[in-house]
Amino acid sequence: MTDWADPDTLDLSDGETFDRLLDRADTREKGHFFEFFAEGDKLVHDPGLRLTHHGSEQWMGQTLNHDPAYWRADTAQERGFEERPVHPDYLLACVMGITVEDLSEKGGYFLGRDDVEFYQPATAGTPLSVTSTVVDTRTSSSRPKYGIVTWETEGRNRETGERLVSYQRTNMIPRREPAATDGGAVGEQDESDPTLPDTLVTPEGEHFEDFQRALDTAREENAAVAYRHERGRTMDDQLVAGLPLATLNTARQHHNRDEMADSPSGDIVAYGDVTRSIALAHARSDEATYREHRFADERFHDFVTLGDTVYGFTRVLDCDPDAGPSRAGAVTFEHVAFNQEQTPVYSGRRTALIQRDT
Ligand SMILES: CC(C)(COP(=O)(O)OP(=O)(O)OC[C@H]1O[C@@H](n2cnc3c(N)ncnc32)[C@H](O)[C@@H]1OP(=O)(O)O)[C@@H](O)C(=O)NCCC(=O)NCCSC(=O)C[C@H](O)C(=O)O
Repeated sequence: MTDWADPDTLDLSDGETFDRLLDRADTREKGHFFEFFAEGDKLVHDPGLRLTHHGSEQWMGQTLNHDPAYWRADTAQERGFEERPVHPDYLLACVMGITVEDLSEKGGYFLGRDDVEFYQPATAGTPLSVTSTVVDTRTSSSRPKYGIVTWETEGRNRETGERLVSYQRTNMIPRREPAATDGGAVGEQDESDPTLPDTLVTPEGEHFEDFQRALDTAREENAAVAYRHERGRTMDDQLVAGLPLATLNTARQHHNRDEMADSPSGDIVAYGDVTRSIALAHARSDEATYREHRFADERFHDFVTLGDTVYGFTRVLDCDPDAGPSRAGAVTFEHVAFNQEQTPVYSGRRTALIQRDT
């Protein structure tokens, strides 16, 4: 009998032999298909990521997030942080990155996120502990190869148990068995042109009072407070593959061009949290942010691939002078990330505390 454990019985450097062998081998799978998930299931994510200043600074530098409170201890203290925190976009991306192996490594796309709530600033050295619960699963009527899954995820400090952030996230997840239907059940499109405001008002400065004054002006003039940000960021390999991998995000969508060639995007795409963080950075560069508070109704509308440039657009929705400490008021924004063809790729509502002028 042949001893197949003997290294000399098979020459794996011979292309033809190896090719035939590979075709007969089972694949040790990673990630889960749609059918794996059932409402109410709880998943405890294992990867042991510890937040670092290096990771946060790499994230901030690449995404143009330059708020000094996350770069310098003195400014952090002036802004009321006990210790210089890591950036909230990095925290969020790390908490989500850890979940990917269990939830979305199989492919499919990040469609949206809701109810993002930050409970306290996270500092470097914090080890993360992340859990998710399946809140909804359904088949997709328009894409028979995919199902749609929503999870509730919570990130905590593994040492103290303190809750840092939580959110609900929805992804398209490939089905092991594509549905028999041909899909294509697309609802009726409204072809009429939407009404636009007469004018768009731009705040004169970056403080809470500037946003409030702009909103007051707009209310009198059938106008909206809305403006675009000048900066753009072209997606390179560091952004598309490097940053997600640094948060332990193993989604093939960002680093496996071979697998993604035969997918709806046809190529690797940027991690949604990178695209969003760039658009938010553009917006933050035009405001005096005091604290990030919460995000809602985040949606990823279109793919961002290598070579695309991400720009930002902001609409101001509301100002609340009573929410927050005396030195800041709450502003609710709608932010849109768009590409070089002016196609929206991300939109989301953000409530942040903005510093007052005085
Ligand atoms: C993915 C798309 C190409 C799909 O486009 P399209 O076919 O036009 O369909 P819809 O966008 O209308 O949606 C498909 C179905 O999904 C449902 N949907 C859409 N958004 C949501 C949502 N926020 N919550 C719940 N359900 C949602 C629709 O109702 C449709 O359902 P059905 O009619 O039954 O089929 C297109 O959306 C697209 O290109 N999006 C961008 C995706 C993207 O680039 N995301 C970021 C990169 S991927 C990533 O970051 C992965 C991440 O690392 C991770 O692991 O999660």
